[in-house]
Amino acid sequence: MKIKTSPISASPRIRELIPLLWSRMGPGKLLFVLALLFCMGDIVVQMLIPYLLEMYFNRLESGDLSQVGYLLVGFNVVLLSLNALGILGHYLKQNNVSILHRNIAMDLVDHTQRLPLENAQASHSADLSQRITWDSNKVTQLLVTVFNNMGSQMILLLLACVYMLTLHWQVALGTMILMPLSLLGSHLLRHRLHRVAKDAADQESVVKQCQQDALQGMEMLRAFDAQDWMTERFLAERKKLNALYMRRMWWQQLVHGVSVTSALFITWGTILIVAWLAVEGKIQLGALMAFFVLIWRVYNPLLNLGRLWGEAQEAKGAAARIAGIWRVKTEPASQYLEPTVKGDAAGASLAWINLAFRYEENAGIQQQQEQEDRPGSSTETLLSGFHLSIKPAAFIAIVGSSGSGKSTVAKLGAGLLFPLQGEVKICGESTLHDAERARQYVAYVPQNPYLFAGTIRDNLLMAKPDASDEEIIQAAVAAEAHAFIQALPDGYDTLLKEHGSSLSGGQRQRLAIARAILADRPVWIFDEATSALDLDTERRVMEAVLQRARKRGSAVLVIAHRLSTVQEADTIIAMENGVIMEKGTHRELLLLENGVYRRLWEQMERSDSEVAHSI
Ligand SMILES: Nc1ncnc2c1ncn2[C@@H]1O[C@H](COP(=O)(O)OP(=O)(O)OP(=O)(O)O)[C@@H](O)[C@H]1O
Repeated sequence: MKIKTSPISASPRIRELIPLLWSRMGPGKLLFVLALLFCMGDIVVQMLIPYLLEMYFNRLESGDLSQVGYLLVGFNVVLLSLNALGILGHYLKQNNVSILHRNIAMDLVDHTQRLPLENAQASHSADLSQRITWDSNKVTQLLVTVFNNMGSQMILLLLACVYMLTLHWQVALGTMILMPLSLLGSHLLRHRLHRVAKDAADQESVVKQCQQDALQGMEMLRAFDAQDWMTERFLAERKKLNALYMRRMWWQQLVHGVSVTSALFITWGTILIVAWLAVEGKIQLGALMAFFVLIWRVYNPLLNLGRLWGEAQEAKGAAARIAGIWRVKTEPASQYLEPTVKGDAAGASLAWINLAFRYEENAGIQQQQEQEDRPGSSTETLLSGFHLSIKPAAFIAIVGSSGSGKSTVAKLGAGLLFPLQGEVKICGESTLHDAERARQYVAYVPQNPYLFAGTIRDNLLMAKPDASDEEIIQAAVAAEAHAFIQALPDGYDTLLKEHGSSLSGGQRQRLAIARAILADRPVWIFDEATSALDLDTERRVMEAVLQRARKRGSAVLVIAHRLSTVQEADTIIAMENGVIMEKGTHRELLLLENGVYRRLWEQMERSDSEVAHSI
């Protein structure tokens, strides 16, 4: 069994992040290094300036200005060449950073798609999207911050220090010792800044969730006249975010202020000492001028390094949020299995073998992250010792009151959830062994199927990308969808609005059934898949599905509240509180006194007759 594990610790440090980013850059590493070198041309310019000044003023002092003109021309030529290289460097750097960001985002999207459904669905999609786009970008920029920005500032600092040492080593040494000390205070404050920055990033996610709910829940909000309720919720979260922004800004200013004040104090002190040395005749005029420039070449990089270190800390916060995704283990997968047989040892197409299952209380990414060091809490066990198998070509139905666990059984059978104990075998393939492979044998249709952005054809082809037009039409005809699709202005090429909102609930369900028919898998699971269809259409769709299934030997599992849907099933299972209470045909179950099925049937008949009387 191969489970993709996390490549990152919960609170990654910068020294852990750099190799991780580097390994994901792809083949452009050499170009990136070259780009950084090109971008560092600015350092040469910055160091040439004090050199030229020193030379100019020394010659001025000695009255010899020959060759100064050549020097200035030479300087400008170097400047122009380095600028050109700099432009090329920035282009190459940006290109590589974009590739790196794309790779990381792709890795995260891929990982998210392979997370156990329980974890992925328990997290808000806005939070996941914030982590995948915004946080991954911040982390990607870390490579530029460290190698380009911090790297160039360090080199500049180092060169300036060496230059100053050649001019007057005692003053240079004093400056070199005092300057870093001046940053100590601000460094101590940075931890607070880091914490506030992380809180702000988490709150940004909450605000995004609110925004997304306001947009996606628009219909419900209007139906309940609850726009004001939503606006107030949004406002409350936004106020919290603003407060965090203000706190972050305050800490940033404080950290910056402390650094600037102490560094300036030392800078001006050094300038005074050097000026005094010049007055005393202990250093030349050129050296004084060079010192004046060089001291800023120490001051600025040191301040910049402080600021950049702060940015790197913020990137660490973003990395922790990304780590939240990466650290949740993906579904079991293995590429090295023997070709599978179609059926388990007992010849079943689908089998739940003595399994136990319960939902985790805090399955979301955020909660998982917060609970990492604490034992997770779980809800009550929903299924225990659950055992059921479906033979090829059999039609099995599950009925039961709401919350009895029918959909959970269906999702376990479709390989979307994983048992705590026992196992689920789809055509002999255990979902615990290789979920992706096991799922290839299942066509699953939920009550509210998801339709993707694109045309109706795209949505059908998703199930079988190489299907011919004829196959598509056959599947749509069987699902009673062909007629309404043809009536649309662009037929199968009609573009669907978001989530297929331009279609009725029944039309969406028929499209999803057509998709399942097109996939033509050995196991079909319909979870309330026809609940929005009228009785006649439902009967015709189910007849077509069963006819195909019998011809192909496919097993069919149907979950339905409307008992007329399942009356013809070979076996009906009645469930209550996660337990199989009864098993048999429609006739057999109706004979059971006080039986679950009989009770449900009588309820249905009662409500039907009440409706008939009221008309
Ligand atoms: N993702 C989840 N996280 C936690 N608990 C869940 C989750 N999904 C379902 N449950 C709980 O599991 C129990 C069984 O739910 P399930 O959806 O399987 O029932 P059902 O019989 O299909 O109900 P219905 O007929 O209303 O669809 C319920 O108590 C439900 O609250």
